[in-house]
Amino acid sequence: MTISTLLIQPQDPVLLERSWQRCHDYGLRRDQRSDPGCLADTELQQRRQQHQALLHSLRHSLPLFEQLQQGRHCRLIFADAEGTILFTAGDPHFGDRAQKLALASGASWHEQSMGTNAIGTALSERREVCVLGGQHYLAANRDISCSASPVFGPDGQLLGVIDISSEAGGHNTDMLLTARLMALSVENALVMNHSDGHWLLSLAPDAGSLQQPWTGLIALGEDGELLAANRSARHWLGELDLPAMVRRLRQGELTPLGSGLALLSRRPGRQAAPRRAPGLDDTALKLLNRNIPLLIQGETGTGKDHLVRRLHRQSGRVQGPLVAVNCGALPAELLEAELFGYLPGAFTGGSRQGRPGYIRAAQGGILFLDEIGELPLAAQTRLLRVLQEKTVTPLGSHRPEAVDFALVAASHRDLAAMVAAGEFRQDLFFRLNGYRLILPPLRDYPRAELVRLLQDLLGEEADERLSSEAQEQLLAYDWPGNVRQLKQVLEVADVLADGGPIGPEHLPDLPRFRDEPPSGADLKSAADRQIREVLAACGGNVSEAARRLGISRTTLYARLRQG
Ligand SMILES: Nc1ncnc2c1ncn2[C@@H]1O[C@H](COP(=O)(O)OP(=O)(O)OP(=O)(O)O)[C@@H](O)[C@H]1O
Repeated sequence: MTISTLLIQPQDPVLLERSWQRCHDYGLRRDQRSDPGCLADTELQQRRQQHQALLHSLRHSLPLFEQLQQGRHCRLIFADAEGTILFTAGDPHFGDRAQKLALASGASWHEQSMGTNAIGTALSERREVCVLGGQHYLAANRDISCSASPVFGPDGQLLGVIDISSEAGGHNTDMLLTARLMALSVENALVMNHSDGHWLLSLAPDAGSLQQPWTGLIALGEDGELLAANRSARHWLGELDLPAMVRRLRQGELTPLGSGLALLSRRPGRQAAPRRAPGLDDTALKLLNRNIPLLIQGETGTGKDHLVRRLHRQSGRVQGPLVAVNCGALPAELLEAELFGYLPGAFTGGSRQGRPGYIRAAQGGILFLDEIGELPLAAQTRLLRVLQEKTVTPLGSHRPEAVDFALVAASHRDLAAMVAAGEFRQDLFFRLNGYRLILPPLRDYPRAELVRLLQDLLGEEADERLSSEAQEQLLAYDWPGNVRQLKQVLEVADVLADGGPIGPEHLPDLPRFRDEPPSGADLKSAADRQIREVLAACGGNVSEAARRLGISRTTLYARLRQG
């Protein structure tokens, strides 16, 4: 086995030719308007939420971009697998007004609508692409040049691309290299997240390359089961006996492997699988592995999506895709086309090439239907047929196609009550409800479990990080936004405490929601109480208290006089 750095791929000379041919086949005209559209805010937020971990690591990698491209007029972009821009950074003054809008969050650079361009073409080709000025298919895009590198998830799925765009004449070959390094470092961070509390196997040609972005990284469970792997490591997976390596390699010791070196290490469990309800995952996993549908119910933020991702990583279907569909976010008129797919020309406005649909995309993996309670009755009927017959018939076709996937559905609504009210098909409810898991809201957690969750979220040094006063405040709160809200509060506190111990003064405001809107008097007394608490926390230092409250000293004095 040869362990090398397989990352440098010279651009295939016919790659752009292929892309131009595709644009021609899509029916694009070279003189047509460039229209990147713009996603509605709510959908943009949802997509960002889906890529939360990736965007988090991207922000951490920004210094790399800043150092390598310092002073250049260029923009760093992350676009998801649909070509929609979710994140931008870099020179805000680059480009004219139209270019600024086209390269802003929410714009879509899919090849089918925008012609040959680095984002869309890298997605179509699943490889790095550099498109300079006139190489763009649409003449309207010729004033920019761009280089993009695809980003693959820990399961090998294409998550999107990292792109660097500049004015046509201001592009540099090292921009592609920067995009590649950013993509690799984000991919590695995602694998590292999976390896927290588990084994991490690093593979490199020599000792000096062990901590480079191109090092092969594999996260492994207790007995060597594959949890995640980065792009470099995927090349070698077929040749490695992972369980044997976990048994034989000595922890922390460099061991020759093929033409390179392997290093097995144990990662601290900052985000180890939560110890809460230990039986829950095991039972769900066993059932999922036997293709029994799971129905997860719980209020918003209780961790339904988190649980499904954990189950996928541990399931026998880890090599297959996890296709998560938010049934509430799909526009009603496109819902069936998106779920069941359609043939070319099946309906006006559809893509010329047709679409496989989410159900067929889940082939060999897990289909996760989130917010299933939002599915209209007509789609419920068709879904039931798919589940009964294990076949799907795309719109415009009469030929059913066999499908194989494990099904997980989730809802924050009470589906049984919806069945009673005639809003949800009873037969579909029984189909989905092979086994029901209920995730309780945080306010119903016993104290010891909430403490354990805090420890899971804060990592190993939780006891040193969280003062007992701060912990008591967190335990006393009712967490209407559940784990999502708790996680956010801890993230804010972590930043405010600057890596030091988290005290009550670092906790953001924890709003109390009540059934009745608070009266003016209630609001005033709550505000007065907050002022007194902050002032006490600052030892009576008015300037510091005013800074923390975000008001001027004069206003603070006035409020104290009125109070
Ligand atoms: N057990 C857990 N350990 C660590 N983080 C968790 C856990 N459960 C949930 N989270 C985090 O809390 C946030 C909300 O979780 P998730 O999106 O899974 O909730 P949900 O129930 O699917 O919410 P919604 O119904 O609004 O879609 C995410 O950032 C997730 O990573």
